[in-house]
Amino acid sequence: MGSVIQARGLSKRYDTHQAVDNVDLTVEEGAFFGILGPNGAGKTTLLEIIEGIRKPDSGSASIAGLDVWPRNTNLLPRIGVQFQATAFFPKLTAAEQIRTFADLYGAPYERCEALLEQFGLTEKANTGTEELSGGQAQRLSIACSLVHDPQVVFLDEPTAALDPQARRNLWDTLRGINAEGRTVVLTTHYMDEAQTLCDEVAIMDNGRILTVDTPRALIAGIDAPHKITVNTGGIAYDDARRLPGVISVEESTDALTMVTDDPAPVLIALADRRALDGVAVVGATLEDVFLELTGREYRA
Ligand SMILES: Nc1ncnc2c1ncn2[C@@H]1O[C@H](COP(=O)(O)OP(=O)(O)OP(=O)(O)O)[C@@H](O)[C@H]1O
Repeated sequence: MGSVIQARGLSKRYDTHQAVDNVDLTVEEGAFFGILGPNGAGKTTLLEIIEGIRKPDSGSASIAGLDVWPRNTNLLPRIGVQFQATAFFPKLTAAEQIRTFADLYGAPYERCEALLEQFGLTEKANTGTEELSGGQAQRLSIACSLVHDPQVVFLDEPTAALDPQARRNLWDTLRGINAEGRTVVLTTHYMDEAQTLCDEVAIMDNGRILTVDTPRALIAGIDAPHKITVNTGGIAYDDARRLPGVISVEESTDALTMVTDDPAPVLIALADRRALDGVAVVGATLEDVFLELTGREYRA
């Protein structure tokens, strides 16, 4: 497999604001690729340029070897672009909505029924889109973007504004789209989402891509301590403080957290004391990576 998206030197300025600043990007075929950054980082602008919807001031991008600008209609059958829920055609039911997309792309209606089924929307087929929940509306908008069986799917913050349960349900749906062999490019400002879903993550801030790698490699590349948490009662604060390799200890009403660069000896010492009840070991996260790269705490 080779790369399916290539972008070189992409830049876009709005008046005085440099929204996208000299971005290079390569996405491998079949990847689940995330563009992660805080609000205003330039993710949407970058995505729109790569989709061929927005003209860059400079630089170029191609999908499957075809230049995206000037607008290339040969690309349309190959790419799926998620329409925001608010961009539904007014007054249509879920089934009418997706059939309208099928008509635009010349896709068969059987495909619509199959997608409604796949996305758990069969029961909502005759419901007006204004009456769908946030999660159902997002699933429908993603189903619409898949109606012509595209090879590459672009999703712009698909889980924004969803409650935690609906977000997690949508994650399963998104994994399924990628498991079918499609390349997925997703923007998000949720660190946990990028870390959980994506094979590769580009961290974006102030129009620039700061780094691109697998979440695991990004996290392994920084020097952040582990936190080991156990239920209180198994070990006293002062004892925990003296365990080998423990840097500091935090105590709450029902848990004790030990901070260490080397979890193994601490875990062994806790096991010796039969003090492993409720144990959880948390390493660095992408938030720590962002902090290391920018010097600021991550605020979506
Ligand atoms: N059409 C426009 N005209 C002027 N400025 C714009 C325009 N679109 C975006 N911007 C500005 O460019 C910057 C990048 O916006 P963009 O929407 O690409 O970022 P984003 O990372 O997708 O953020 P969000 O998550 O909030 O959508 C922001 O400061 C935004 O205010």
